[in-house]
Amino acid sequence: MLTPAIHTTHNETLAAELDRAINNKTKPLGSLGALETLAKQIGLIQNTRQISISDPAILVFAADHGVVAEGISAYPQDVTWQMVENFLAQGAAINVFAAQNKCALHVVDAGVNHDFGPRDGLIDRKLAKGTHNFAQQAAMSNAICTAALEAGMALAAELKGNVVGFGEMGIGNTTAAAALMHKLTGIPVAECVGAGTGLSPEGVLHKQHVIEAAVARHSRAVTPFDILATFGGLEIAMMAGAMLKAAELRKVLLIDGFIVTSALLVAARMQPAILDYCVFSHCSNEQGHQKMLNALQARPLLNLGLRLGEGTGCALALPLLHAAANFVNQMATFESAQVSEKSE
Ligand SMILES: Cc1cc2ncn([C@H]3O[C@H](COP(=O)(O)O)[C@@H](O)[C@H]3O)c2cc1C
Ligand SMILES: O=C(O)c1cccnc1
Repeated sequence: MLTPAIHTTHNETLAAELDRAINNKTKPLGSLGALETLAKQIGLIQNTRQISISDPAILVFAADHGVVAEGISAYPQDVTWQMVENFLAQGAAINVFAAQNKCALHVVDAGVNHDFGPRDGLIDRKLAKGTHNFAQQAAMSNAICTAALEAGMALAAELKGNVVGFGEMGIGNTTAAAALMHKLTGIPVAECVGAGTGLSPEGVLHKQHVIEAAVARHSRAVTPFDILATFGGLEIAMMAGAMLKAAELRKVLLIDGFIVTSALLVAARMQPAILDYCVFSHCSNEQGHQKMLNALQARPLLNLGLRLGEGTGCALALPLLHAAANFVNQMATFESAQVSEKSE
C-alpha cells in the first residue's frame, strides 16, 4: 500500500500575510475569535489569501461490527442497514442538515451485513459483511484492512470540492473507537468507553470489560496499522484512508464525533501532518471524545451535546467555514472603509 505523503501547511510568509489581512478588517483585533483561527488555517491549507469553500461534501461510511455479539450496544445490528436505507430515503438527521447547508452527501457501504443490491445513491465498496468479533480474533485481516484504506483513498481522490466531511454508521462502532483510542493514546479503557447509543451504567462497565479482555488478548498489536486491523472497523479503516488522501490533496477535512475522530487518530499516528488539515466540528457527549480531542490538541468549533455521528457535526459546522471565508473575502479594511484604527 502506498501511503499518501502529507506535507505540513506551515508557511511563515503566508501566515504573516493572512494575519495582516485578518487584522486589517474593520473589527477590533482578534474579535472574530475562532473564525479568525479557522480562516488562517484554511488559507494555509489552500496556500492562498483568497480562501474559498467549493462543493463541500460529506462521506458517510457504513459497516457492521462482529463485536456486537458481546452485547456492547443498546441497539440491534440491523439498525446499521436500516439506517443506510433511511439515508437513501433522505430521512436521517444527516440528510436534513446536509441539505439545509447545501452540502453533498455520499453514502458508502464499506461492509454492512446486508444485501442492498445495486441502488441509486449507494456507493458499494463492501469488503465483507462486517468485521470479525475482536473479542475472539482480529477484526480484519491485513489484506482486508489494506483494501479498506485503499478504497477510502480512491474515493477521496474522486471528490471535486475542497472541503470533505466525514461521517459513519455502524452499530457497535463506539466500542471499536474506544479500543483504538486506548491503544493509540494509552488512556485507560475506563476513560475511553461511553454509553454510545445509550447503554446503562452496567452496560458501559460490561463494554469496558470486553475491551480490556480483548486488549490483553491482542497485546502484540502495536503499530497503527496493526491496531486498526485488530480493533477497527471497515468504515473506520475506509475513513482513515479517505482522510489521508484528502489531506494529501490539500482539502479541508471536517471531523465529526467520537468514531470519526478515532479514525483520524489512526491516520495521525501514520502521518502526523494530517492534523494541519483538520477542522474539528464539535465535541461529542460521548465520554472520551473530549479526551481524544485533547490527545490531538484539537479545539472543536461547537459544543452542542450531540452524540449521534453520521457526520451531523460536520454539516452543522459548515456555515462557520463559509463565515470564515466570507469575512476574509468580503469585509472592508480600516483603509478602504476609512475607519479609524486603535488609538492605544
Ligand atoms: C437509530 C440510530 C441512528 C444512528 N445514527 C448514528 N448512530 C450512531 O450510533 C452507533 C454507535 O453506537 P453504539 O456503539 O452504541 O452502537 C453508530 O452507528 C453511530 O453512527 C445511530 C444509532 C442509532 C440507534
Ligand atoms: O460522537 C459520536 O459521533 C457518537 C457518539 C455516540 C454514538 N454515535 C456517535
